[in-house]
Amino acid sequence: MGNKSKAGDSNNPFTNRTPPPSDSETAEQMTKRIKQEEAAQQVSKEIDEILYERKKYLEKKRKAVQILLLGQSESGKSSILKNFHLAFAPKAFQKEREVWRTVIQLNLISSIKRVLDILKEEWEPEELEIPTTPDLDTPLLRNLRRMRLGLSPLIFLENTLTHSLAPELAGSGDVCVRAGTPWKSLLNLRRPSTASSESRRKTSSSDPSSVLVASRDNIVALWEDQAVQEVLKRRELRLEFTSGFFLHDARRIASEDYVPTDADIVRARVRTMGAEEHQLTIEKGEQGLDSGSDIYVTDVGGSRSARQSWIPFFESVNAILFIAPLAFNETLEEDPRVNRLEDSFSLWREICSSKLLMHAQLILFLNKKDVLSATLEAGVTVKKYVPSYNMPNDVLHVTKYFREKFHAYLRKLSPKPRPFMCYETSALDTSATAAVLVGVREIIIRQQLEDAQML
Ligand SMILES: Nc1nc2c(ncn2[C@@H]2O[C@H](COP(=O)(O)OP(=O)(O)OP(=O)(O)O)[C@@H](O)[C@H]2O)c(=O)[nH]1
Ligand SMILES: [Mg+2]
Repeated sequence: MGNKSKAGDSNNPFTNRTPPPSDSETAEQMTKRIKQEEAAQQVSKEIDEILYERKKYLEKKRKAVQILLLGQSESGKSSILKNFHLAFAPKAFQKEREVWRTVIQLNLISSIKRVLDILKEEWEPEELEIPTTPDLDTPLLRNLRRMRLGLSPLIFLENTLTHSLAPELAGSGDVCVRAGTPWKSLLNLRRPSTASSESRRKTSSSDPSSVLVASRDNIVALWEDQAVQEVLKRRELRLEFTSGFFLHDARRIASEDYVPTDADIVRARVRTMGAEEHQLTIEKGEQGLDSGSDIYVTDVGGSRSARQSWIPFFESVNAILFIAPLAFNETLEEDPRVNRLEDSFSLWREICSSKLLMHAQLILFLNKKDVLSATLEAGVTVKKYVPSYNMPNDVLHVTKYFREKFHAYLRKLSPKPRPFMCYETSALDTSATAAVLVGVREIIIRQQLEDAQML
């Protein structure tokens, strides 16, 4: 601090704005001037503090592990993010349990809505909406109307809640949130018992719990109804494989004292729109790691229309976790003509060949290993979807085949040689995923150190 600024110093913007006092200044003018100077100094000090904090934040971030999660929609990016929280900062994550409770309740209601819509299509198609002949008023139809009536308060509540989260996206069937909006506080519906009666009243009107509890028998009856199951089977709709499916657990979730387990939270489905950066501070005692250090994870929306918004994050990223689900027999929700795995390959090719990303570490997660197992066990053959596949139809060979395809693209398309790092994961298996994430963090840190030494 060698150069002390003088009044009128032409390099000092602050003093430039405050002209020196004139000789004829009155006492009143002087008091006013001093007050103005003090106020201006206060503003200047606050700006300095903000700049200092920002510099500190950028410096800390530069040294920290920074990860960008990429992959198609429903590949499991947000689920891997939850695994990061559970592995490195579980105590902070506990505080969000209430939020996930509401998401899970909304997921359950979405599935109920879906079943009711399917039944309406099946038993009450458009042209028969008002039965004109008595024989159309079958026991099935009467049952459906009774169930719909019984569950109508739930559907109303779901509409209200999803609307409050993202009005432009409500009605899409998913719980959608826009990154950067305070969606977590909107869903944190249970307030402490010390809350005012007014806020408790508000809570009960938007909290699905009591309506769910009151509808529990109706929900269970709907899901266990033999005629309902037959319709789903005939239409080959395996709802249990859809995102955010909780109907098997309706009895447990629609209870007064329901608290979500870690597994429930990872299974909960929220569609990400936009991009969201999460700062995690490693907690003491977690995985024997250096507590207090930070991990920054950016989660993005993966649907085709959202991919344009990834590009601004490419410039500063040092590690990308690319999530590809092992879903060889599924198509994209936004374009049912496109096979999911084909879409993952084409995205991976773009990421591998990008010059902007040539210095970033690429780590591939072949996710939804459990879904692959269940699909193969159900007798679905890979060859039907991938004609070039000529190996046994088991998890080991199928995984090896896809892994090698990803590896070959990386080798062929990377602007400069880079290692192939690939892990098979099931984001629902939180302890196995935690072990993978600890290893991934170490790899990134090691690479960062090597890069720093080369500079
Ligand atoms: N069975 C199974 N389900 C998974 C796995 N990983 C994720 N899921 C489920 O798949 C659904 C979609 O996962 P998300 O993490 O929301 O997907 P995303 O990639 O963030 O999707 P967008 O936000 O739309 O881009 C969720 O309901 C998850 O619980 C897995 O390994 N196995
Ligand atoms: Mg997501």
